[in-house]
Parts: sequence; structure tokens; C-alpha cells
Amino acid sequence: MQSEIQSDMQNPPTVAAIIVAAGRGQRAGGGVPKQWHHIAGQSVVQHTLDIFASHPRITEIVLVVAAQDRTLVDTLTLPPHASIAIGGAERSLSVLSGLNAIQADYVLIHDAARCCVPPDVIDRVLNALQTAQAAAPALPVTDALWTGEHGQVTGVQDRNCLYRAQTPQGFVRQLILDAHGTHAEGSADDVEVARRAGMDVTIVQGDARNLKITTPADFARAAKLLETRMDIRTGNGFDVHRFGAGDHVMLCGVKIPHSRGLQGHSDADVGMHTVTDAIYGALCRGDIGQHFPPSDPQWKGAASDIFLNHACALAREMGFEINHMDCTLICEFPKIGPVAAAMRTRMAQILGIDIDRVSVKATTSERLGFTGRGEGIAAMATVTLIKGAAS
Ligand SMILES: Nc1ccn([C@@H]2O[C@H](COP(=O)(O)OP(=O)(O)OP(=O)(O)O)[C@@H](O)[C@H]2O)c(=O)n1
Ligand SMILES: C[C@](O)(CO)[C@H](O)COP(=O)(O)O
Repeated sequence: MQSEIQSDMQNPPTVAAIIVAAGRGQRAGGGVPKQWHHIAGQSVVQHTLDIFASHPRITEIVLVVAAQDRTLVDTLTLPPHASIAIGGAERSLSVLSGLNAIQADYVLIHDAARCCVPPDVIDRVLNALQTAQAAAPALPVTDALWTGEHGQVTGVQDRNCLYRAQTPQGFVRQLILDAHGTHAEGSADDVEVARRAGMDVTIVQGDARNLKITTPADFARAAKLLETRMDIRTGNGFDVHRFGAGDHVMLCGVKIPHSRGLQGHSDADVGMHTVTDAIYGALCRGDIGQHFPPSDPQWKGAASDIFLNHACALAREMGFEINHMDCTLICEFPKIGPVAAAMRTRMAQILGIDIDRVSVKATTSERLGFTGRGEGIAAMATVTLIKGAAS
């Protein structure tokens, strides 16, 4: 049977991802279920979420967690198109809970414990769904297979036609929802549910890196895969502060005597703020106002290196190194040239990188606009973060 949802360039079919994370991880052990363990700078489930959140075709994500793990969700950074559902005692019940929470035409069902899934595995499943009603990645069995009993080989098993199943497993949403309604009992995965309901399932090429954390030794294997995967990110920042009364401005951590000061809740270091925002942008972790709300009195008059240090620490915690920073200050006055070297030195110190990777420059706006009229200073910055092989 062909997929019932045809591709339409005007109205492309929508795709949801269900990430099942409600298991207890008994074989992996530890104080919390395996998907809540931290490896390579963040929880297993956060790694998995990030992979699906950055996939351009996925418009809806449901993370299914156990009721007793609900508070752990607060430790996650959820993308805006994600929601939470509560799972059940069996994997199939967790999947059903996710299926009941989505609307999309197609659904990808994925184990949170497969936190190293390469994006091209997701692509292969989605491509297969253009013509199939169900598709899943798998690897052919390459080792010889035996049967055994009491430590003795009792026979050999033909390995031809045997595959090791992986996720994400992709389906036409309505078909797998119907299948779960009647055929889910005792199933290991959703392909089994689909086949029992009479669906054809296309096999696509899996990937050896798409391991499922199952035993304690798998944490180190997964961490190594995540740490050696190269991830290069670029973030940009933009900020403006208005001039007011005062006798100096703080710019990129340097105090410059001036006939006016910059207004702001903190020390109004517009250069440092924009670099901070560029780092949060590269990390996809919001912006400076979200981490340090202007409504919070504790940041009144605060030195802005507090904010930049926080962004740098977050980058390191997520396994990134800051590779390069370029900041442009836009103002007629004060003149930046004489203090640019001091600014680079201070910024390099906070960023923890060589000064040769730090650029601070300035431009006027030809007396045009608010910066040209001397009403304030604007700043923009770009940072590059690297995780993995190249760092
Ligand atoms: N009731 C369940 C059981 C499993 N899962 C999820 O299904 C995926 C694959 O299951 P498995 O590796 O078997 O996880 P656990 O059931 O947690 O492991 P164990 O059998 O060792 O307890 C995991 O991401 C797990 O969190 C789930 O959401 N709900
Ligand atoms: C869904 C699955 O990951 C496919 O390989 C697997 O069936 C679920 O986990 P389990 O180890 O079989 O319990």
C-alpha cells in the first residue's frame, strides 16, 4: 500500500517527533534513569532533544517522561515547538501518550536513550516516508550467530535477513495511532506494532553511532561519540544603550572617560552585552535578558563581566570552546581606536582565549541615525563556538 499522504509542494506534510523518555533504565543502573544522566556536558535526553530540535523538517516535538520524573523537565532547555506528555509502565504506553498529543501528518518515534543519532538517519527515514507508510533504520547483522545453552554452542543461526533495529521509526501518524489502539501489547517497538496491524515497513540504512544506552558501559561510548562529533556554531548579538548623564562609559570592560555616560540597568557595557548575547545565540540558550532579567534588582549597576562569564561557563558546560569573537562598536564618540587594544585584552581574558582570536573595532554611522546624532551607542558581535574534533 502506498503512503496515503502525498507530497504537495504548496502544503508539505508536517512531521512530529515523539521522544520516549519514561523508562526506568534498570539495566544501565545509577541514581536516576539513564536518560537523565549527564554526559558530554548535558543530560542524555537534552542531547537527543537538541538533535531533533535542530532538524528543519520537524515542526512538533513531544517529550514523554514518567510522572515521577516530571520535575526533572525543569532542568531541560526545551525548544519552543516542544511539549511534554506523561508516559506509562510499558514503552508502548509511553508512545501512545505521545501519539495522543500530536497532530502532524507523519511521526518519528525515537528512544531518548539513542542520543547520538546522526541527522542523516532521520533524513533517510523521512525520505522513505515519501512513498512508504512506515520506515525504520536498521543495521544488517554482521557477526555469525549461534544458539547456545549452559555455556555451550548448540547450533548456528542463518544471519541473512537479520537486522538490528534502531529508531527513529517513522509512520503515517493516523495509521500508527490506529495500530497502537489494537496491536501494541507486549511489543518491543513500533515497527512490531505496525507489522501486527498489517503495515509494510521499509528498512533504511541505520548507523553504528546510533547506539541505545542500555548498560553502564554505554555511557562512555555515547559520551565519546558526542565529544568527537564536530559542531561549529556561529552566534550574533546586537545591543543599544542610550547616553545620559555621567563622566565615563564602560565598553568591552574598559572604563573610558567621557562627557556622558550610558544608561542601563547594569553598567551598560553595550559591547560586553552584545558579545554575551552572541554566545547565548550560538548555544541557542536565549538571551541576556532571560538569564539576567532587568526587573531583578540584584543586577542594578552590576559589572557586565558577570553576564559574559555566565555565557562562557554555559558554553564550556555544553562542551564548546570559544574559537573567535568579533565586536563592532557603532558611535561617533568616544573614539575607540586608542582603547581598542585594552578592550581586546580584557575581552580575551574573560573569554579565556588568545588575543589573536579577539577583534574589537568601531565605525561611525556617518552622523546618520541615533548613533550619528550621539544619542547612544550600538554594538554588534559575532562569535564562533566549536565542539568536537576541530577544537
Ligand atoms: N515505560 C517506558 C519504557 C521505556 N521507555 C523509553 O523507551 C526507550 C527505549 O527503552 P529501553 O532502552 O528499554 O529503556 P528502559 O525501559 O528505561 O530500560 P530498562 O529496560 O533497562 O529498564 C528509552 O528511551 C526509554 O526511556 C519509555 O518511554 N517508557
Ligand atoms: C525500540 C528499540 O530501541 C529498537 O531497537 C528497542 O526495541 C527498545 O528497547 P529494548 O532494549 O528492546 O527494551
